[in-house]
Amino acid sequence: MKLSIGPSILNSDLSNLAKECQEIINSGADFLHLDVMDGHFVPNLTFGHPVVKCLRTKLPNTGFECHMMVAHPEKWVQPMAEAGVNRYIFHLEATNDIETLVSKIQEAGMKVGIGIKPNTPVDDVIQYVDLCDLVLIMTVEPGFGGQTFMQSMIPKIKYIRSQFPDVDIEVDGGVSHVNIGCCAEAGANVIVAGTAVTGTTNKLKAIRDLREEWEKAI
Ligand SMILES: O=C(CO)[C@H](O)[C@H](O)COP(=O)(O)O
Repeated sequence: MKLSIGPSILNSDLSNLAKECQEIINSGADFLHLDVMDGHFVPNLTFGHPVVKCLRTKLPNTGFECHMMVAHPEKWVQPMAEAGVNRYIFHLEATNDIETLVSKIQEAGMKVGIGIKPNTPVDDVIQYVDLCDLVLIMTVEPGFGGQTFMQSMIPKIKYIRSQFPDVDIEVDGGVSHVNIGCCAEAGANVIVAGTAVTGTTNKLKAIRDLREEWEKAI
């Protein structure tokens, strides 16, 4: 299993986004996790494809993953692909036609991720895992950074890993050097950490600590 760390820039200084992102990448991140919120699917607003497009011009070689916390994920596939997104993660709870959405994302040239909120049973996603490159297990209620990690989500990760040895399993929400070990043991290999990275002055150390704790645990 290969570890990949993608800090979330949700709680970073958004008025200095390109600089913040560059610093995160220079500190050893593997990619950037961009949280897109529409005020409908979640009770918060962030940014959309115009911001992502501007960011792409400043960071031409960085992997961009968009976590679409939006009510109509199908609407933003093409604009996000044109803005330079590499992986498009939608929420299972936001669409009734997952197969069509997955095809649309793939046709637009992006990798596909499917996410589930904490109250969604893991069984709901199992039938779609084979269609996707990545499954995202939310370990906080989506909408805000800086919340407490929900340990009770760990069995979902374990179950998916037991059924799908090769799929990328991402964990997002309250992840830090304290709890990344249990995520690793359960089978998560793609780690999103927001506050744990952007909330510290030493991002290099924060990312190195995450990597060390993950490696210790597997
Ligand atoms: O999707 C998210 C919130 O909906 C964020 O990516 C996530 O919460 C990261 O921030 P933190 O590590 O501070 O929890």
